[in-house]
Amino acid sequence: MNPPRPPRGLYAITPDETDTARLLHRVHTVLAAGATWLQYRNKAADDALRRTQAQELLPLCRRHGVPFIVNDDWRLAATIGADGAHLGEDDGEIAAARAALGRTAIIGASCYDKLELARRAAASGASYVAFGAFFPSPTKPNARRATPDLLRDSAPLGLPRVAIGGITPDNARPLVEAGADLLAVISGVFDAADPASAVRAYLDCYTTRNAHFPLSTDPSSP
Ligand SMILES: Cc1ncc(COP(=O)(O)OP(=O)(O)O)c(N)n1
Ligand SMILES: Cc1ncsc1CCOP(=O)(O)O
Ligand SMILES: [Mg+2]
Repeated sequence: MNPPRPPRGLYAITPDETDTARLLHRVHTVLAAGATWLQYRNKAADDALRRTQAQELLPLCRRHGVPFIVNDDWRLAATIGADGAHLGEDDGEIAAARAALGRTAIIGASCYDKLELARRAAASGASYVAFGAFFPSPTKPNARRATPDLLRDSAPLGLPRVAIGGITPDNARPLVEAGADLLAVISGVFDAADPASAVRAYLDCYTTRNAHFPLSTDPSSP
């Protein structure tokens, strides 16, 4: 039997929104438009607010059938019963998160610009590997920069590959073609004039065949 296909689509990540009602409203719009996964990330909130917001976002994600992943804090993810946690280099051990969250939890690992980090994350039990920033990121201007080769070269690991950093519907296609299963996006979705349309534009990168060719020169069209 073939292994299950990895998820493909938009991995929406929340902005630093401290107004919880507004956060829920903004996220609802994005989930209703078809976002594939949601990560709760809020660098502007204290522990209490992050717990409140995560606890309120979880049932919203459940209603939309969208996996809910907590950034940075696997203990919070375990406490509220989230679907997983995303860990960067300063966010603790993957093995500890796996032990606490269980075999089926989604545990993501930031691998920045290094294939070796992805190999180690896979060996430690990560569920997916994330590379980036691929483009200048308005959210994290000093993020290390990665190249699409990393997406191609990490295919043999057999884990879903996530691309992050400055991704817009206009620059995403080369990343998808290089093997990005999920496009992780904050500003391109949440700062868009029309976030629902932005979600659909990212998803189109996975469904529109050869959309990067102008129709008249598409070599595969009949
Ligand atoms: C999907 C995804 N990829 C990378 C990151 C970045 O994680 P990290 O390096 O820990 O940086 P912060 O997000 O904590 O600023 C992510 N959150 N999600
Ligand atoms: C958390 C993170 N890690 C690398 S870039 C980035 C921010 C992504 O946000 P944006 O999609 O607005 O560039
Ligand atoms: Mg982190």
